[in-house]
Amino acid sequence: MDVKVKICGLSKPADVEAVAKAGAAYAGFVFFPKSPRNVSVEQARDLAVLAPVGLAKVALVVNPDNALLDEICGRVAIDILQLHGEESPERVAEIRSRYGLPVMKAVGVATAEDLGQLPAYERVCDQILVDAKAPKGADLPGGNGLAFDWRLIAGRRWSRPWMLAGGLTPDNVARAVELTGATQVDVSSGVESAPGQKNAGLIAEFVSAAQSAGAIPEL
Ligand SMILES: O=C(O)c1ccccc1NCC(=O)[C@H](O)[C@H](O)COP(=O)(O)O
Repeated sequence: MDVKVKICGLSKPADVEAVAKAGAAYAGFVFFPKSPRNVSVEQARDLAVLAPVGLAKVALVVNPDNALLDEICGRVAIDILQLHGEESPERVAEIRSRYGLPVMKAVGVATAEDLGQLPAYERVCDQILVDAKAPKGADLPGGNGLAFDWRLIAGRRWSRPWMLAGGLTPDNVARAVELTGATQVDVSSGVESAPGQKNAGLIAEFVSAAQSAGAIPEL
């Protein structure tokens, strides 16, 4: 199966190199000061230029104001904006129109009830990121290494491209893809040696495991 992989939370040149070498499709930069993966606009600018053609650069922001978006979009060679906060569908539409970039909206899922918000976002964004809902009181709205019950979305029909995230690892990603039918997956903690420390070996293992999902083993 042709599964596209996003590796999120890159903060060093070696991370970009590992992601490109592994064959991932997306590289994510986190702009959220409380995160161990946070990068400044200057760091992201320098990392983005290292990405080869074909590796899409994603800026992850949380309830951003226009000043932050102006700075990121004006100074970093970004291809996609990922909104990972409580942005309303109206705000998503406004950001999409103001910056002229594809927008991926993250939606946190813990129970079937959480799926109710999907259609409103599907109407206004380019892609949906279906992530595990962060626990109440968590410092981070994402990147917590938690999975949700994938059966909640198994067989769902989507009106937009979508990506599966939350607690994925090299060991479980193939099963997650097979169960949900995801053709795109996103990972952060599952390819780290410690919070914020990406591991090139795990990145390669993850991409290979995701891309081998659904493959018929050779006899
Ligand atoms: O990764 C972060 O530190 C982060 C901070 C603030 C908002 C979102 C964040 N990450 C979101 C991602 O895109 C992650 O890749 C996604 O939530 C999956 O994370 P993980 O379960 O750690 O693989």
